[in-house]
Amino acid sequence: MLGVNLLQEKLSSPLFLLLCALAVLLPLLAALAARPAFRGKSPPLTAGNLPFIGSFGFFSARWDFMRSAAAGSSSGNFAFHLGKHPVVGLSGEAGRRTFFESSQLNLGAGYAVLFDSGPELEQDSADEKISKGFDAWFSRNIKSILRKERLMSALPTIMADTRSRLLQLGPTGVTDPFDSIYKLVFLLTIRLVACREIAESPAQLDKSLSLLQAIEASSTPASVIAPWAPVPAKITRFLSGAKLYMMFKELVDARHATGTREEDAMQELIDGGASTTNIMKFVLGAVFAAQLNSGINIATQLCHLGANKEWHAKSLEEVRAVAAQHAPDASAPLLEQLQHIPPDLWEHGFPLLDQSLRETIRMQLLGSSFRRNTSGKDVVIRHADGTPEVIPPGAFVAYNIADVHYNPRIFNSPTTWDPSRYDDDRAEDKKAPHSFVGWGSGAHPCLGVRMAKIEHNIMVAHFLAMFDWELCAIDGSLMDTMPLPDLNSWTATKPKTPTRLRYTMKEEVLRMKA
Ligand code: HEM
Repeated sequence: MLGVNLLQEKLSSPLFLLLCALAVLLPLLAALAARPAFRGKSPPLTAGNLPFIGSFGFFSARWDFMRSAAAGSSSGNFAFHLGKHPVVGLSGEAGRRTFFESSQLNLGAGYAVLFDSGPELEQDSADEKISKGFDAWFSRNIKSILRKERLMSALPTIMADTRSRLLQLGPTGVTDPFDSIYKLVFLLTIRLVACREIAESPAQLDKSLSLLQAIEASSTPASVIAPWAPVPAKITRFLSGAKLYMMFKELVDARHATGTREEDAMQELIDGGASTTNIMKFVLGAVFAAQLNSGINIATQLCHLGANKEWHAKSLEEVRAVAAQHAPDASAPLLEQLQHIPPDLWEHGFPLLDQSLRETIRMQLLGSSFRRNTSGKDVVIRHADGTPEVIPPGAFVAYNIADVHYNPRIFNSPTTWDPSRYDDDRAEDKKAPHSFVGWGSGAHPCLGVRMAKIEHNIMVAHFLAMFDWELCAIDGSLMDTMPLPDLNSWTATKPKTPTRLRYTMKEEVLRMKA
């Protein structure tokens, strides 16, 4: 009896309970802390690579972290962890050539885990076969849906949408382009890569935009470091994804039930036998790729033109000249003349608009691009002097766009918006391999470039034809330059300092309306 009491006393002693807790916790912590080591010819590990977390600077101030890690490595390349994930950071020309040219580095598998603000595509795998399955299906379909004749036949609708939304701005006022123009881009994007029902229902359009924005905002350090943890952002993403799924399911079911057919992307996917889940994944993937970039860039472009009188005048002149060549009545309002521009020219007919969009993208494409070495072998980093350095199998790869787009040895005064840098006699974007990567480069050119250029040219030409405008601050005071974006941002982003466009509708447009 005495023995049993003694045993009970020992079992409930604080020391014994502490030892039991440690026996359970220590192996758990060891399992969580275990992560693949970088060995052999991998680039050197950065300082501050903490247990469990890895390099938190990648999340808190991305460009500062990448820049200082590159400066601390003799090759410019470096290794670090994000949670359990081993990552190689690349920089400089050898880094760029490896990143953009290597067919052993997989784009989808990199973004699926490290970008983590897009839709979940079930790709957390270093296995090439698994991670390439959805990518290949997605690429095939996006190429088909964005084929030239389809985009050309959508032009009248896109132009009518643009005209009617811009007319709604009214004769004079102040607008936040990161709201009004961003939403117009969203409407055009939904028209081109999703379905008519959402594009034509203001309530559904608003709802889908807010669900997509909730998914976009749900990317947090925790979702990359500990993807298994049920943090609030993860729950928000799950619920927003579920609501979007239901929205698409109802639309697909209604088409099946009523036999209704539409001339849109969703119909092509249904006809191709895609499941509702894959239709939703496709639309989300396409909308993310399109909206994040086009929405921000077109709004920013109008801000630059509102501040830069020289390029505003040049752009208007170009639009007038192109329209005058094709309009039957040269005295008609410019807005009217735009309707006669041949479809093909909306893609390639505006070299100056193209040049200024290129410059806006150079400054706005922020954060890192990602890849993953899914080849199962070392990927050799292409140093010109033969320095032996490799990206090990399974490792992720990050390249920060500012490394080239804000490099003063390639782009003169890189923080100045200066579209003339692409004039033939300067051609700064051709100084070194992959100097301009704003439309992707090498193995992964942007698959939406045609759609993006058409959307951009139509919107900017209509804005030029309909309004005079200037860039101003939120208090209405004029701004003579667009503030520099936050270079530590993870993606193209709205400016930190709010900007507005103060506009007046042109007399000739007001007369057309009357
Ligand atoms: C101004 C607008 C746009 C910009 C600046 C832009 C930029 C880019 C860049 C830089 C890449 C390469 C990413 C990398 O190498 O990691 C890329 C790839 C891609 N873009 Fe765009 N993009 C734009 C619009 C669009 C649109 C409208 C779509 C389609 C709806 C689209 C679809 C894609 C796709 C699917 C890829 C991946 C290509 C691949 O897997 O190889 N983009 N884009």
